[in-house]
Parts: sequence; C-alpha cells; structure tokens
Amino acid sequence: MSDTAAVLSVHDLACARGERTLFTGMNFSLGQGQLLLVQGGNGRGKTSLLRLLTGLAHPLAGEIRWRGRALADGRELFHREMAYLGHLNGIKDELTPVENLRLAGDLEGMPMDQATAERALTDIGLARCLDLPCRVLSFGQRRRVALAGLVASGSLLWILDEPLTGLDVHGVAMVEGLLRDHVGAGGMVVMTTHQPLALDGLAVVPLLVGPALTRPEPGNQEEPACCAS
Ligand SMILES: Nc1ncnc2c1ncn2[C@@H]1O[C@H](COP(=O)(O)OP(=O)(O)OP(=O)(O)O)[C@@H](O)[C@H]1O
Repeated sequence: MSDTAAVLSVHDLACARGERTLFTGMNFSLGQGQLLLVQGGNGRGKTSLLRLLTGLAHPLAGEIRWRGRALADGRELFHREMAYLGHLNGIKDELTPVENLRLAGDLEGMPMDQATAERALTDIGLARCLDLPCRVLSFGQRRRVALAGLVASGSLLWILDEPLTGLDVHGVAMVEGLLRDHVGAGGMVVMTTHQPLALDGLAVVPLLVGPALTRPEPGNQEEPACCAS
C-alpha cells in the first residue's frame, strides 16, 4: 500500500546547536508508505533534525506539521502515532526485556500482555533473554529490545537514528525486513544510517542535511562538518 499524501511536512526549517546554524530552508514532505533517508557527513545535523521531528528540540525557524497541524499545537496526537529510537535505546537496565516492553506499553496507554511481549521479543531473536535483566545483555541485544518495542508500539511513524549500530549481519537483515514490512503496509520511516542498507523496492525519499541546503557547493558536501565553512 502506498498513499503519498503528505502526513508529515517540514516548512523552511532551520536548526541551530549552540552558536552554530546547522541548516536553514529545509522543506520536505512524507506520506504513508514512504521512507525518508536522512544523509550527510558526521556533524551535519542529522540527529539534530530527528530531535526536531520528535519534538524533543525546537527549531530556530520554520514549522513541522503532522496531518496538517503544527507539531507545537498537536503534540498529543503526534506522540500517539510516532515512535523514536535514538542513540540511547531508552530501555531500563534493571528490568527484563519483557518488563521493558510492557512498561513502555503502559506508559503509552496501550497495555501489552505477557504473551504479546514475549512473542515480539522472540520474533526479534531474543527468545533466550526474555527473563534476564537488560543490564546483562550485549549492546546488540539491547538494540533488539528497543527495536521490538518499536514494532510492538504499532506507531505509524518510526524515527530511527542509526538503528543498525551494534547489530550483526542477521540483525541488519532483520531491520531491513522490519522496514520493508512497515513501509510496505503503509507505515512511515525517517531514519539515518552510515551503513549500507538494502531498501530496493521501497519508496525512499533521500534528504541531504547540511549547509548545502542553502549554499550549494559541489565537492564540499561530504567534508567533516568541523572543517566546513
Ligand atoms: N548540545 C549541543 N550543544 C552544542 N552543539 C551541539 C550539541 N549537540 C550537538 N551539537 C553539534 O551539532 C552538530 C550536529 O550534530 P548532530 O549530532 O546533529 O550531527 P549528525 O549529522 O547526526 O552527526 P553523526 O553522523 O556524527 O551522528 C555537531 O557539530 C555537534 O557538535
């Protein structure tokens, strides 16, 4: 299924961190069944953009709209339909994977029973870790717990910051499968990754983040941000 009517749209967005303006004049829109692939070198502002889209940070200028409504005015609806996986996995060390998923469900107002949580974790390759505290899991296993939570959330929009970090080849293939299933079923994804990902067949919208948005300078786009003018 693919319905490309804009659900998420960004209008003349500008972002600053500290004293530095990372980008200005950013515009894009995303509809159901589409994946926005945010690209750019280290320090260009990809994570900063994702934080703006989640509402965790505020833009220097411009507006983000969800279903035609400014994010600032419709935060509640947006948060019900969006799930974010950042650099930190957002899981609680002292709880087991099952407890983590169930707690997240409770916090989102969508309680999850034990069997559903166990199934989600088993599907993602964690059958042998269900009852261990997350603090003893490896980095990649913790990442899988967070991914299971994302899938179980049932959110329309997934915002993923480097979701492949720490995953082995099977984990990468698994994420590719999750993206295919989600986007193929009309879901939406905004994601960054420095690792190659097989996304053929999916409606991918590329977005290059950086000063090139406002000052096209061929050859300068992939320099490290700390060296950029
Ligand atoms: N809290 C902060 N205060 C000041 N500057 C910050 C802050 N957080 C990030 N920055 C700066 O903002 C710039 C963009 O950071 P960001 O994490 O968005 O980049 P990125 O494109 O995601 O990079 P990477 O590919 O390395 O993850 C960097 O130069 C970074 O040092």
